[in-house]
Amino acid sequence: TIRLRVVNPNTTRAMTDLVGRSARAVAGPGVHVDAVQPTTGPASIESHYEEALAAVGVLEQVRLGEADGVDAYVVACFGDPGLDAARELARGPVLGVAEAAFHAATMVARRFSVVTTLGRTVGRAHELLDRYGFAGACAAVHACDIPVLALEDPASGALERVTAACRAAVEADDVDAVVLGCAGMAAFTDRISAAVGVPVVDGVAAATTFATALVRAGLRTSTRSEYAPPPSKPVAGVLGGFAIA
Ligand SMILES: NC(=O)NC1=NC(=O)NC1=O
Repeated sequence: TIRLRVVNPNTTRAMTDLVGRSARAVAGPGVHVDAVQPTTGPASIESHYEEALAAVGVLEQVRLGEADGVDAYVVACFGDPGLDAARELARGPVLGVAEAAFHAATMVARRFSVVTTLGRTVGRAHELLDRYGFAGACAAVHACDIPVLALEDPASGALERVTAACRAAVEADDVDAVVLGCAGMAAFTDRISAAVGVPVVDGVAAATTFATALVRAGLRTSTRSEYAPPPSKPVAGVLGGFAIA
């Protein structure tokens, strides 16, 4: 059995449960999914400040996973917080949901657009598109201006508003797929795809699919240079527990 740990980097249990369901929906037999969240950190991540705080929580959960024999990890937040640092700690593959979603979108469509939460997170999405090499395939990143924690609130009309933003993106950008720019939108995926008539990519499902595929292919994070374990060094103060022995 492949042991997959899906890390919700924020501390909202409802979102941890949501990403766990989304991963289990595609994981299939032979894959055990653990959905976890940090013991400390922001309730949601929609700013650079919250992303920096959440990265520590991702590392906390990856350290625990390594002690537990976890085979692969998904960082289930669209900013992919702590992804590179997590790769220095993990034996197996670590995938971010933005990274995986971009790859999946280009496997089913020539070009895609992203629909994300707050406008202030659009720049981060562009950074990740550049980092992963998909800037040329992504026509635009649109914000629907719904706060992350409002996505789960039926009164927010989030499904309708995200659907409308996806439909508008397909028409305005002339793209053939849409990437949902927040793990909190995962439950909307099938309904939006049916309504808009194009593949809609949920990064949690994509990352789960690719992470387990990598494990089956015998591929693990390289330890030669950039992702080698961090050097041993004192760590002062409240983060002292993170010191590498
Ligand atoms: N673009 C986003 O707002 N992403 C996210 N914030 C969270 O707290 N989880 C996400 O997926």
